[in-house]
Amino acid sequence: MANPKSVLPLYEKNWYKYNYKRVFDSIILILLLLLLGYRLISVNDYSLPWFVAFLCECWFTLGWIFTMSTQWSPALVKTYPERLLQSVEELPAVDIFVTTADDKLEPPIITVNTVLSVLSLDYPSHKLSCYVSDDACSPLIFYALQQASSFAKHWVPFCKKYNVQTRAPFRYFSDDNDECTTNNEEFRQEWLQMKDMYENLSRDIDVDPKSIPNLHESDFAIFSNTTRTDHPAIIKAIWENKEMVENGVPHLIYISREKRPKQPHHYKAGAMNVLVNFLNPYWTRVSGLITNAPFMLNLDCDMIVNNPKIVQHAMCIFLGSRGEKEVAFVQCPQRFYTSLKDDPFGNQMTMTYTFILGAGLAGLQGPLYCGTNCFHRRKVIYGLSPDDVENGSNKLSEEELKQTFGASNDLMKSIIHALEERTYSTNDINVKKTIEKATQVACHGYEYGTFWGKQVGWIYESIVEDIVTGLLMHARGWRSELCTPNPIAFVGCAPGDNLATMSQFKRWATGMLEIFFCKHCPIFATIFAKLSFREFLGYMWIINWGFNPFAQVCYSCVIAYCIITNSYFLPKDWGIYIPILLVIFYNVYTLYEYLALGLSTKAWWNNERMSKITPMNAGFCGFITMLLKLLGVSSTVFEITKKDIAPFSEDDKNATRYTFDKSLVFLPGTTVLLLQLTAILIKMSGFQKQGLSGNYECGMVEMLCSVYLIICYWPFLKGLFETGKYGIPLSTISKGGILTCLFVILCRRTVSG
Ligand SMILES: O=c1ccn([C@@H]2O[C@H](COP(=O)(O)OP(=O)(O)O[C@H]3O[C@H](CO)[C@@H](O)[C@H](O)[C@H]3O)[C@@H](O)[C@H]2O)c(=O)[nH]1
Ligand SMILES: [Mn+2]
Repeated sequence: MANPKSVLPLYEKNWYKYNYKRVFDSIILILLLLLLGYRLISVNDYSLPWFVAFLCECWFTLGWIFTMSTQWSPALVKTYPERLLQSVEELPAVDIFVTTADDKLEPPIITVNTVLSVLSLDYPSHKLSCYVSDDACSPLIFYALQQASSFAKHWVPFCKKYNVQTRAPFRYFSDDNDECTTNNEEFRQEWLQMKDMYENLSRDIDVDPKSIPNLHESDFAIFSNTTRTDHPAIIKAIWENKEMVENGVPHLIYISREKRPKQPHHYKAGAMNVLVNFLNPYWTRVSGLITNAPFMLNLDCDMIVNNPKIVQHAMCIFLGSRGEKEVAFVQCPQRFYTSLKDDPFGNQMTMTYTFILGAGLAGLQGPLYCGTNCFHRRKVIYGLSPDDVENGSNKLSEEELKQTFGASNDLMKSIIHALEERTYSTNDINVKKTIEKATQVACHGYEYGTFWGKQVGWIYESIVEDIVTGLLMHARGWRSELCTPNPIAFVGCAPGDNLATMSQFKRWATGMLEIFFCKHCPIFATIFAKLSFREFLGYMWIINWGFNPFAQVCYSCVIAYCIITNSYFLPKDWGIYIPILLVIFYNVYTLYEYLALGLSTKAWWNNERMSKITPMNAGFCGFITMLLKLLGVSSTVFEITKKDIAPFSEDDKNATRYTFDKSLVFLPGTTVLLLQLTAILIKMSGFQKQGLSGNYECGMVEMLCSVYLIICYWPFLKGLFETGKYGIPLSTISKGGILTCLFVILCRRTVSG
C-alpha cells in the first residue's frame, strides 16, 4: 500500500520553547511551594482552617505541576499533502463513523450537514464510506439521510467542480455568504440552484416524525413498533457507490444497533464498537466486512468538515510515520462555529486547546483522544501494540482470537485481514449482500464474554470513553499526533448555554474519576505499562477535572468558616505577601496570554469566573456522583449535550444570560454563594463567634476572598432575585439555605466546644 517512492518527508514535527511561559509557570510554582512551606513552619498558626487550606493548596500545587509539565514542551506538526500522491501508489481506504443519539437534542439537519461535508471530502470517493450510527432508532434521521443522499448527488459534484471550501451547506449558505457575487454566470446559476435545493432539503426534514411521507413504505416498516430502547438491529445502505467511481458519492450506510431494555448499551462506546465490528462477513457487526478500511475517522454528529483535504493531511502522518514507531491515532483539535462573543460560559476552552490539549500534549507521547475529529488505525483498535507489530506477532492464535473478539469464524477472517493491514479489493465488496446477511443475525449479546469494551475497541469503563480508550493505546506504547492544517480541520457546535455546559462538564468530571478508579488508571499504566511519565502527568491534568472541584469547594468553605468564627487561614505577617504575589502573578500572566492570542479582557474574565463556577457546580456534582457509584448507590449516565444549528442570533441580548433549572447541579454554587453572603452579614452585624484564643482574628484578606467569590458568582446573585428561567428555583435556594444554616451551626460548634 504505502511504498515510499519519494524521500521527502510527508510531515515534520517541530518543538517550540516559550521561555516566558516557562518563567511564569516556574514563578507560580515557587510561590505555591513557598506558601506550603510557610504553612508548615508556622507552628503557632496551626488550626483547623489552616490545615484544610494546606491540604487544598497541596492539591492546587499538584494541579499546577500537571499543567506546567503538560505545556512545558509544545510541538506542532506540519503536513505536506501535495507530496502524498508522489510517495504512495494508492491511497488507503477510510471508514468514517458519525454518531447521533437523539433527534431532538441533535436535530437531523445537524447530522445531515456533517454527513454532507464528509461525503464531499477531497479524497477518492471509492475509498471512503460513511456510516451513521443512530442510537435513537429514529425514522426521522433515516429519512433525513435518505433525502440528504439525493441532495449529495448534486452537492458533491458542485463542491468538487468549484473547489468549495466550506462543504457543510448550512455554513456555505450562511448569512454572511448568502449573496452570490460573481460574474461567472454558470456558477451563479448552479449556486442558486444548490441554494434552492438545500432550502428544500432543510424544509423537508424539519417535520414531525409521524408525518414523514411514505412512512409505511417498505423502508420504514422496520421502524414500526420500535422504541429507542427496544428494537432490533437496523442496517440500511442508503447509498451505494456501486461502480466504485472515484468522483462519485461515497457509500452511506445507516445503522441502528440492537437495543433491549435493561441490557447495558454503553452509550457512545457501545455504538462505536458495533460500528467497528459490525459488518464483518457473517455477523451484523459492521464495517469490518464492507470495507474493512485500515483507517477510520470518528465524528460526533455536529462536527462538520472545515478543511476538505483533511483526510490527506491525516494520511501524511499515518503513512509518513513508517519506519519509526507508528502513530496510533491522529487527533484534530475541537473548534466551534457557534461561539458567543467573549465566551460568556467559558466553554470554548481556547487556552486549553492551544496550550495543553493541543500543542502541549503533542510534544509528549501525543494528544489525548477527544472522542471526535480523530483518525484511528484499525489494528490499534483491535488491541495490537507496537511491539506486536515490530515482532511480527500480530498473528494471534485461533483460541486467542475467539476469546478476544467472539466466536465467529468470519469475523476472525476480517480481523486477521485488518491486523495484517490488508484491504479488500474493491471487487470483494458487495454492500447489499453483506447487509442482508448481517441483519438476519441478532447482534445483541455478541460481546458477552469477549474483550470488546475491556481490552479492544472503545472501552466501557468510563462515560468519557474517548479519554480512556486513548489512554489504553498510550499505555500499550503507541504515540499519537495532532493534526492542525490551515484552515482548521473540523468545527462543531459548542454548548449554547450554561445548562448544556454544566451537564457536559458534570459528565466529564464523573468520567475522569471513573478512569482514575478503574484498572486502566494512568498510575498503573505508567508503572506497569508504557505510558510515559510526562504523558501520565498530562492524563492526571485532565483527571483532575474530577478532583479539583472538591478542593475548590472546601477552600471556599474555609473562607466562610474563618469569617463566621473570627479565625483566619491566611498568613498574618510577611507571609501574606506570598498569596498576594501569587494572585497578582497568576492574573497578570493569564490576562497577558488571552490578549496575546487576540482574545479580549472580557473573555479572560469570563473564563476566570467560569473556572470557579463550572467546576464548583457541575464538577462537584460529578464528584458526588462518582462517590455514590463507588458506594454502589447509583450508576453513571451519559447525558447528551444539546446542539443547535443557530442557537442564538447576534442581536439576542439574552443569549449570554445565565439560565437555571431545578437540577441539583446548581445547588453547590447556590450554597457557596449563600454561605459567603451569610458570613459577611455575620461579620458586619458583629455576630462573629470569638475564636478559641484571643489572637484568632479574621482579617481583611479573608473578607476580600469572600467578596471576590461573590463577584465571581454574580450571575448566581442575580439569579437569586430573578424569576423564570433566569432565576434560581426556590427549591434550590431553600436547599442551599438549609445547608448554609447547618454549616453555620457546625462552625459555631467547633469553636464553642
Ligand atoms: O448513547 C449515546 C450517547 C451519545 N452518543 C453520541 O456521542 C457523541 C458525543 O455526545 P455529546 O452529547 O455531543 O457530548 P460532548 O460532551 O459534546 O462530547 C465530548 O465528550 C464525549 C465524552 O464525554 C465524547 O464522546 C465526544 O466525542 C466528545 O466530543 C454524539 O455524537 C452523540 O450522538 C451516542 O452515539 N450514543
Ligand atoms: Mn459534542
